[in-house]
Amino acid sequence: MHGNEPLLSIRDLRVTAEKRDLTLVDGVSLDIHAGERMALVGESGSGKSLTCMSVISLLARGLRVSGGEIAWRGEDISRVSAGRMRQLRGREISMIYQEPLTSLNPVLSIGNQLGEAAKHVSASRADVLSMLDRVGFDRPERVLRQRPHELSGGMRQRVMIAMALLGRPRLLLADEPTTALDVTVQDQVLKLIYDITVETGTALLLVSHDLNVVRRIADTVAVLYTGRIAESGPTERVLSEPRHPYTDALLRSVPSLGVKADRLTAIPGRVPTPNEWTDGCRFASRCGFATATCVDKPPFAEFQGQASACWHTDRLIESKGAR
Ligand SMILES: Nc1ncnc2c1ncn2[C@@H]1O[C@H](COP(=O)(O)OP(=O)(O)OP(=O)(O)O)[C@@H](O)[C@H]1O
Repeated sequence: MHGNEPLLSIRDLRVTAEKRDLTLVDGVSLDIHAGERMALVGESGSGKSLTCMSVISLLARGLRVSGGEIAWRGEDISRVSAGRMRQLRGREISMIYQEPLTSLNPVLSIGNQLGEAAKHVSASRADVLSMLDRVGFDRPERVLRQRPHELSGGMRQRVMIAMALLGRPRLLLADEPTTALDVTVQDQVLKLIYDITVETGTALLLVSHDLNVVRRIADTVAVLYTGRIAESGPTERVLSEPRHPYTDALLRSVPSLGVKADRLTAIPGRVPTPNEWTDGCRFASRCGFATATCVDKPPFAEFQGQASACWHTDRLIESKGAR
């Protein structure tokens, strides 16, 4: 479906909080090809945001990429200079965030801010207007004069999408882009992100905890747990035939993915915090399939493009047959 050479190739990414020498992302590997839409899912704290932030060199102070490689079209950008990253940002890789208000300056007009962004990527005023039209503004000229607080949350996120795509980047990173929006608006903004990335052939790395959204939008999915990938592969396969008990448990904890509301099961226990992480399987304490073997780190096993790190995939599949 996609070309062979990935746009983005992350290998064994490690992110560490320096002061406490705490590993927060612990060996994440993934590839995104041109035009591919990939979702990162997993419970809070699994390292989804940090993985995204690493790609665009926006880790918070005190955090650093302490291992692995992030190759962008063959160039290692994991420790790239600020100057080089500025060249890439907007033109090659763009990002939209949960809360557009934090990325927009409240005292400047939208026109002012889009103008700055346009300058950075050498886009014209006509490009800005046509992009605003594309993201759903009936009167683009008018929105240019407005300030962020005069717009609704959904409209602000549309502005951010326009800004992110002005430079026609090859990859859009979207970290829970609709979390801060009203439920009714969430769907519209997600549909816009989907349509516009399909139209322009922009690859997407979408952080989400909503499996229903992932199923609608993403070609491929990587399920993160405690800083590691538990399972990854084509969305349809991973979500219909999970090969990791964590994915299976996640699926059984959300409504309307073939599970009736009265059969939902919360995942028992809680996610271990980074200072509790062991080298072995970190899901073992919550997993119905765990045995003594799970104290050893489970290797990745691949099956028809689906990779999972579990010692007991066979038993999981057997149990599903019996269910
Ligand atoms: N600046 C920081 N300093 C120390 N620890 C941090 C920092 N930022 C994040 N962490 C920790 O790193 C881990 C991964 O965080 P991350 O934000 O990537 O998770 P996430 O999967 O995106 O979760 P969420 O869905 O809550 O956004 C968490 O345990 C978090 O507490």
